[in-house]
Amino acid sequence: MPDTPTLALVAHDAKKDVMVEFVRRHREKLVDFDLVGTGTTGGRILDACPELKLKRLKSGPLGGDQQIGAMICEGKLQGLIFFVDPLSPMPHDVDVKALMRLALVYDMPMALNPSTADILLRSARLKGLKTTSETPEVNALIS
Ligand SMILES: O=C(CO)COP(=O)(O)O
Repeated sequence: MPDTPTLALVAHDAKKDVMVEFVRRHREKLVDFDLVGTGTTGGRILDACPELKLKRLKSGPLGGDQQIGAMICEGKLQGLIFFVDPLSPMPHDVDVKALMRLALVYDMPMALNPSTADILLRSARLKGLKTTSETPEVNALIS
């Protein structure tokens, strides 16, 4: 577990305003994290809260979701907040599913809506424990 936990923030277009509102509401807590975000989401967050330490990755449809998936399997992420749009078809739906699948494989704390993200940010789980998996072979890889 690194000294400063890393949290990934991602939002689909219809949920970007929701993400900005969420980040504004939690900005005092989020300064304690190293943040990564997909390109457009990250840009919106930094416009709203420039004091946050956020690294922008590629935009989701251009590989940003997969970059976050890679961080999960390399043990470089402690939590994922992903505000998914459940009402629109996505050209990169396979990437979205792949990211969620890896979050499940590695038992990554993952919040898909603001209500759960509020709970996640209050949780000691995000800060105190390293990620585990139900699969012993996966645990061996990330331990
Ligand atoms: O599409 C996304 C996640 O699947 C988010 O990507 P952007 O933040 O670049 O819009």
